[in-house]
This record gives sequence, C-alpha cells and structure tokens, in this order.
Amino acid sequence: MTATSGTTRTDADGFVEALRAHSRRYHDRHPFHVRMNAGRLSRRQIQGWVANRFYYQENIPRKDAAILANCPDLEVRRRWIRRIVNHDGRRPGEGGVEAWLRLAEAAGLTREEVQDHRHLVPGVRFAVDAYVDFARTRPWVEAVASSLTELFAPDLMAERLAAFERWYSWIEPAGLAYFRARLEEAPRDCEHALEVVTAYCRSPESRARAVDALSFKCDVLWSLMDAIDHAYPE
Ligand SMILES: O=C(O)c1cc(C(=O)O)c2c(n1)C(=O)C(=O)c1cc(C(=O)O)[nH]c1-2
Repeated sequence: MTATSGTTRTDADGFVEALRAHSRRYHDRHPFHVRMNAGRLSRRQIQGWVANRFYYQENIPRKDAAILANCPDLEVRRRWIRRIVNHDGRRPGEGGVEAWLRLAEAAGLTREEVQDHRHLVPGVRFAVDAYVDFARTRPWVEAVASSLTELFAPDLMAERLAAFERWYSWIEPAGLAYFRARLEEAPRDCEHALEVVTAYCRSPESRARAVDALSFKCDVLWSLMDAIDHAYPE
C-alpha cells in the first residue's frame, strides 16, 4: 500500500484505476463519433450507423445469455438476467431492441431493412460476433469485465442526445428514447459489473486478465466504428 494525498491507496484502487483509464481508448474518440457529435454527418451516414449498430443491439442479449450460462454464482445471475429483460422486453413492443428499431424508423429507415441486415457491413458483423464469441468461450468474469466500457457510455450518450436534438432535427424526437433509457440503465449495470469484477479478481493475474478483457472490448467497439466509417465516407 502507498499513501497518496492523505488517503490510503490499495491495490484494488489501482485495479479500478487501470480499468477506468480505458476511457482513453473508448469509441467516443473515434472520428466518426466526433463528426456525429459535431453535426457533420449526412442523413445517409446517420442511417448507416443506426442500421449497423442494430446488429450490436440485437446481439447484446445473446452475449449476456452466454455470461449467464457460464456463471455459477446465483446472486450474480439474478441481477445479470435483468440486462436481457431490458434489451428484449417482457412482451412485444417493449425493450431496448424495439427502442432501437423505433430510432431506425424515426431516422427514416424501415424496420424490415434493419432487421434483414441488408445494410450490415462485414466488419461490423465480425466485431460483434467476436464479442459474443468472447462471452461464450472465455471465463465468465472476463466477459463481465469486457462489459465495463459502459462505465464510459453515459457521457457519450448525453452528448449524442444533445447533438441529435441540435443537428439532426429531421430525426423524430420520440426516436431518441433509447438513449434516454440507457442514461439510467448503463450506470446501474456497470456498477454491478464493477462490483463483480472487484470481488472476483483478487490476484494480480486475474486483474490483468480483466484489464485485457476491457481492452479487447475497446477494440471491438473501435473496429465496429472503423467499419461504419469506411462504408459511409464523407
Ligand atoms: O452507444 C454506445 O456508445 C454504446 C456503448 C456501449 C458500450 O460501451 O459497450 C453499449 C451501448 N451503447 C448500449 O446501448 C448497450 O446496451 C450496451 C451493452 C453493453 C455491454 O457490453 O453489455 N455495452 C453497451
């Protein structure tokens, strides 16, 4: 333990700091997001992003189901299962996947053209599939750690909401409900994920693996944005 500015610093603090430091590799800094939030994207580019990001949205519950399947801890499963319900909803017309489809409609796309993946570019498919595969095949705590990019999501969501209202007013405002819901859900979700990771990762080795998992996820999100950027150039 080392003392810093009057407070006692533990290795656990260092671990959480190492995780939080990944904000520097988060996809909010991707040029496509930077242009999006500065109001510099065309209608076609926004539509391309919405259609491609749908593949991420629809696969998140499958990723979370893989974590549930691999997790032997009942308490963790009991809380983690809420993520699936949040995305899938309890009945038709509810949930985050449905909200994303409404965003697509508000942006002038049909749900059919989003659901049938006609706009889906190979790099986005590849990145999202890699994330689901990671959750299926890696130890479940690493998969939980990989979800911690959500620590950084609320700032980006808030900025995006403001940017959409200001620059892309051709998108019907009701379509932005997805982002509003995530502003509340994401902090709750990642608080739990951080609890789990700090409780389970006690050794330097397991902490290093958790940090690597988060690093991998930053690569997933960045690659996804690269693929969209490449498919919908300025
Ligand atoms: O729009 C975004 O920038 C963004 C980022 C992330 C993220 O950081 O992984 C998620 C989401 N949105 C999101 O909507 C979402 O439901 C979500 C779930 C997860 C996850 O890894 O479990 N990340 C994210």
